[in-house]
Amino acid sequence: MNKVGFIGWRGMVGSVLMGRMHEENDFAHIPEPVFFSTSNAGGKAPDVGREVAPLGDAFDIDALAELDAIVSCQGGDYTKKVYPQLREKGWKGYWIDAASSLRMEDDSIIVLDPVNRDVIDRGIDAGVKDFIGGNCTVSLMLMGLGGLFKEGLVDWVSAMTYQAASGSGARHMRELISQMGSLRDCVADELADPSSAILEIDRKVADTMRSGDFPTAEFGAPLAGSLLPWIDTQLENGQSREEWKAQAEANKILRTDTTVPVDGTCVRIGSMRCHSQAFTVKLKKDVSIAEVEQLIGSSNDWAKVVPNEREATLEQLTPTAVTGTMDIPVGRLRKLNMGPQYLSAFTVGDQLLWGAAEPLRRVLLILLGKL
Ligand SMILES: NC(=O)C1=CN([C@@H]2O[C@H](COP(=O)(O)OP(=O)(O)OC[C@H]3O[C@@H](n4cnc5c(N)ncnc54)[C@H](OP(=O)(O)O)[C@@H]3O)[C@@H](O)[C@H]2O)C=CC1
Ligand SMILES: N[C@@H](CC(=O)OP(=O)(O)O)C(=O)O
Repeated sequence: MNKVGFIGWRGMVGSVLMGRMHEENDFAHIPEPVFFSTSNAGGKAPDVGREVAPLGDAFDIDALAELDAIVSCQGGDYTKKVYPQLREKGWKGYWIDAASSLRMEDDSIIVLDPVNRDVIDRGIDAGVKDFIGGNCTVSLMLMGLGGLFKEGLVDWVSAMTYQAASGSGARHMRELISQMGSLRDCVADELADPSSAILEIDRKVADTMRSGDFPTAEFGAPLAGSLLPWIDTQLENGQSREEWKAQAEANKILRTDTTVPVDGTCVRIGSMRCHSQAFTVKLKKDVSIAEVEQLIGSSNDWAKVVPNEREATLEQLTPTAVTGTMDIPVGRLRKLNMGPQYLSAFTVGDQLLWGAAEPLRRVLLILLGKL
């Protein structure tokens, strides 16, 4: 593979991807990286440590068709517009994408190599050309619980999510902080006075959240000091699309013969870029917690078992501890009152790293023969 094109490299997911590729010196393996823009063709390409061409036009199908592989973090609308034109033109290169548009297509593979390297390798041998990153909550669930799935121990999973603002994009992250600032500002005087009445502070905060001035243009509702129990669009069966993805994508990633049911409620909370999830796992048999811990901790290099103890949990199993790191801590492991086959677990993961950028850079390395 010689020419690899990058589209969407300056967006939020794309910037995290570029950061990881720099950290791991990935560009050393790419003979000719080529950068594109939907808004600034002819502009300066990012620094990759050597001379590269100015930015190409991301809608120039002829230029894209000269590439051996394309990595897109530009979004679903771009994929829907450009990908069909390229394939219709007879382009046979690899398409690597963060967007969901092609995920459930029969001839695409959802990539998460620590969990489905066998599926990826078989796909490459069979001539698959489309390698798509999974939904962040699904990828983070499988990075954490992959060891249990691999052993065929999972009868079903209910995942209750606590998803970060970043999953909606950069403007939402900014709005969350603005909302937090507004709440603090509306009671600044009362906070400075230790004798002020807490119920008065609470009333002012609630009034501010409900007022027309509160910044909600992006989320459509207050998130700071609150939560939003609906993510993505509404489906006819009562699920949100985010909830629908859990079973559909997890089973496709794992290539299960029989569908493992996965369902739950997806909730947006006021964390910045880490998604958390609380799982109820119905195991196929009674497996000891020690064995569960061993299976989870040894399933990949990033899943880390956190002892089910208060101090360790508050120190290691929070978005604050995990943000910006590759770690996938899994804790709160215990059997539920429902019986010895019912396991409780909690995990946290950076949704821009393992949830978005990392599986893409790794499949590119796999295709380059470097991983
Ligand atoms: N956010 C997430 O958590 C996840 C996102 N994804 C997928 O990745 C896609 C991209 O998401 P995300 O990275 O959040 O999108 P961004 O909005 O951050 O970036 C998308 C594009 O917007 C353009 N852009 C316009 N203004 C700016 C600016 N001020 N700074 C940076 N870029 C700007 C850039 O294109 P140009 O340079 O051509 O102008 C950029 O590539 C999503 O649509 C989704 O399909 C997948 C998994 C998770
Ligand atoms: N929907 C996810 C982020 C995302 O981009 O998901 P997907 O890649 O499946 O569209 C969230 O809001 O947290």
